[in-house]
Amino acid sequence: MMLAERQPATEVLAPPPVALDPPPVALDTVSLFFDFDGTLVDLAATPDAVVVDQRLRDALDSLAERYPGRVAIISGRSIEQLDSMLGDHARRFAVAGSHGAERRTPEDGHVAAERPASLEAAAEEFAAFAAANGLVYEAKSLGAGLHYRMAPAFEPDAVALAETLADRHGLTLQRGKMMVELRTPGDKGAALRSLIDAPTMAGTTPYFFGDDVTDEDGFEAARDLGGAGVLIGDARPTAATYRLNDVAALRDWIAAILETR
Ligand SMILES: O=P(O)(O)OC[C@H]1O[C@H](O[C@H]2O[C@H](CO)[C@@H](O)[C@H](O)[C@H]2O)[C@H](O)[C@@H](O)[C@@H]1O
Repeated sequence: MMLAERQPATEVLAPPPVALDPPPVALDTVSLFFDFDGTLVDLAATPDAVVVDQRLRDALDSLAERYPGRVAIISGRSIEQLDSMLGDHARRFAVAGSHGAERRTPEDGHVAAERPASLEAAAEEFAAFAAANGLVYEAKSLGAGLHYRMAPAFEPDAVALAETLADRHGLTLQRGKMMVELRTPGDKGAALRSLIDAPTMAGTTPYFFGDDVTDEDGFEAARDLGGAGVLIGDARPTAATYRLNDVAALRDWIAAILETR
């Protein structure tokens, strides 16, 4: 369990990072925000192949009990997708899905942006491109994903198609890990700023854990609010202050804070 301090985002990162152990969070005043793919669960070959194991379910339940109202998930997945993978475990937390374009909290229930009509035409083109080239099309509540992890050589064509469709249909283009997405506007920083307004999070210091470029807004928001971002994965330019090597390291970190009295 190592929490590694990072250099400012604009500088080239120089190893080795400074190890901080135990984690520098004041556990009685902290709020924890977790990204999903690549953070709570390891990346898999396709969106549906992700494994939510018992250790994660137990950890989420324990976090919900230990930090009631002070833990949230902020994901690029739709809330519908998170529910299907996490079941009742997702309902124990505030959740922001679709890169912040939808939220579910005990106070406000499910609040979502409208699905733009133009998404249908764009989604059809993504699906046709995926079918023709052996890629994976992912239908989402407020977006459409095109995955090329199984055929990375298609990245330039997939991105070019996404750029054309985003321009034509007025959709937001979101790059991701081996994927490109067309979606409604929203960002994880705004989601964090909204979720932390909940009465249960009042006065807390936010820590945002994430791995992907879409998590950078969350890192910045956490830092601006006096907390910090924690990058999961290899060192890279980032707004995160700390870094953990991988999903396993985060799981260990969570286990450690749950053991702390
Ligand atoms: O914000 P997140 O919770 O991290 O979601 C980001 C995207 O994650 C998923 O795609 C990624 O994970 C897949 C499963 O491991 C992997 O196959 C893919 O290559 C990754 O990009 C998800 O499918 C997307 O909808 C999310 O936007």
